[in-house]
Amino acid sequence: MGEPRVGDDGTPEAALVGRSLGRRYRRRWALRDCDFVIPTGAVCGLVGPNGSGKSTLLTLAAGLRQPSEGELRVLGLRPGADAELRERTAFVAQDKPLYPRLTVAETLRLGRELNPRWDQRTAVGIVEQGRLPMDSRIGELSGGQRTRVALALALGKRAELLLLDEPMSDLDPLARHQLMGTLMGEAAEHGTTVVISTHILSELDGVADHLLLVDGGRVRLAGPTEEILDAHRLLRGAEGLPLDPGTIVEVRRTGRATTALVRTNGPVADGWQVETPSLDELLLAYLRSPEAASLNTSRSEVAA
Ligand SMILES: Nc1ncnc2c1ncn2[C@@H]1O[C@H](COP(=O)(O)OP(=O)(O)OP(=O)(O)O)[C@@H](O)[C@H]1O
Repeated sequence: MGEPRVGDDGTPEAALVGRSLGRRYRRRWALRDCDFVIPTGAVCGLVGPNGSGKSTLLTLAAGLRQPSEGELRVLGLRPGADAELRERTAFVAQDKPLYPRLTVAETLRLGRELNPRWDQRTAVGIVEQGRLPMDSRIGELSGGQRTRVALALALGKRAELLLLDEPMSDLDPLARHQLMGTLMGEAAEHGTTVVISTHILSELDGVADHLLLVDGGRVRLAGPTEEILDAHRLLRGAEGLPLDPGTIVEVRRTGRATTALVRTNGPVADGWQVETPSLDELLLAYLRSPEAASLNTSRSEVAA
């Protein structure tokens, strides 16, 4: 991760700030009462079940939709209202809209013409890594190949903030691994803030230094990954061992063994084998337990 920029008072500058943010489609709320802060330079994993509001949040941040209530600030500005933000952010939508009749080369040329900070070497490198012929038309590419071109455009733009909506979902495992590496390398080199939604939780391991878990349009987990992991323990033990009910996120019983995810970093009853959960274990436990209390450490992290 790049070093977060700091304000005059030494606190990290925020890339995204949501305050009581809500968005409704007709009468149904897709997001409601969302408070979160994502600092500049963070790589934030945006996770949640289907229909939980991830794409809605990203399209709000990209300025393609407006909040129905509350406020969203992106790099200190209001998306949609401030034209300058369009240059400073890049959005890769889930359906990766590109012009089907243009060739790959023409698509990159358009990127160069539209973006003053265009980085041709990075964009071409991403396309060549996938062995895409420059003269292929976009409409004749496979879904995964189009994704590669969309990511080449986004990274070529040299934006300060990348908003990526399930960018890796149709890539083969090698392409996913390569492109994630390229993405993280570029982000680290330039201090880019990345907000990346995914259903592949393992994709975030060792990559996402911040987390935003939304469920039913509400924020359930938000804050630095290390801090969130460190606030939990995974307990394994025999059935019947005591648990403080106030700390339980999830309890699972398999045969005579019990596994529990608890929100504590203090002492637990004797007999439990105590571990810090992996990111996968933590996120899955929260996704399986919609009634577990939310944890938001992001609000106090930066001066918003
Ligand atoms: N254009 C729209 N019109 C009406 N309702 C919408 C629209 N877009 C999204 N919704 C609703 O808003 C809610 C959140 O949808 P959203 O696409 O943000 O979820 P998501 O977390 O990105 O889901 P997925 O993981 O399936 O991509 C859903 O209930 C969805 O039906």
